[in-house]
Amino acid sequence: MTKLAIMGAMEEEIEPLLSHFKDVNIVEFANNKYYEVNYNGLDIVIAYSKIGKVFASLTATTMIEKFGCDTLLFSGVAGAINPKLQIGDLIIADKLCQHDLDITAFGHPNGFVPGGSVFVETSKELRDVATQVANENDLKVIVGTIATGDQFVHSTERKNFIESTFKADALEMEGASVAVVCDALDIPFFVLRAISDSADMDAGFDFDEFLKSSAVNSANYLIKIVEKL
Ligand SMILES: CCCCCCN(CO)Cc1c[nH]c2c(N)ncnc12
Repeated sequence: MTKLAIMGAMEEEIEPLLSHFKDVNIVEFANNKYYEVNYNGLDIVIAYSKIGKVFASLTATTMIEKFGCDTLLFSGVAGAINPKLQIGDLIIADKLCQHDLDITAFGHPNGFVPGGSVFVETSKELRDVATQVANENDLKVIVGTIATGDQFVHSTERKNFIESTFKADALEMEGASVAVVCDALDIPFFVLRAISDSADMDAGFDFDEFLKSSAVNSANYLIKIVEKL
């Protein structure tokens, strides 16, 4: 029986999801709250990790190892790199990388450490469900590469580095760490983001203005995907 983990980084990314469920049981653990619900016979654990790769790794590992989740879906917002991505647009990750992981001093490529890989792929099965839902609901969704790093990117210089180095379509601060955890624990996972800004000098203002509406875009799509699982 599937037990689903639904994760975000910020309360604003999870709140639109939680509002769909009643009878929520709250479990406090490791300085965080885990919300347990049952939806259409599906056991689901929902949490927001707090921002960044470390918090996201802790939450993803906890949802799998402590709560026994066997599938993990991530919903949130991201900065756009691909110019086709406008604010509010949806991107599903087919693979993710860590743009701030750097031991190039030893001749390794950006995003690589021994025993790891530059890119980690998401579940094709979950992506197929998502694209079917997008088609049924006439949703425009891009499938692409998401780059993750422990920094809010707000400069075209850093954005251009990430684009040229990883050919990434969008960027954020948690997805690739969830990918490494799920890959290591052999858990199918899926990362969905809605664009809140363009990771340029206006990113801070755009993020503040569009976080809530973009988080709702992502959450509404994710709920439709959950209903297909
Ligand atoms: C209080 C400020 C919290 C910022 C958290 C942003 N999330 C991180 O996952 C997504 C995101 C949206 N736009 C971004 C950008 N330009 N750079 C990095 N990450 C992002």
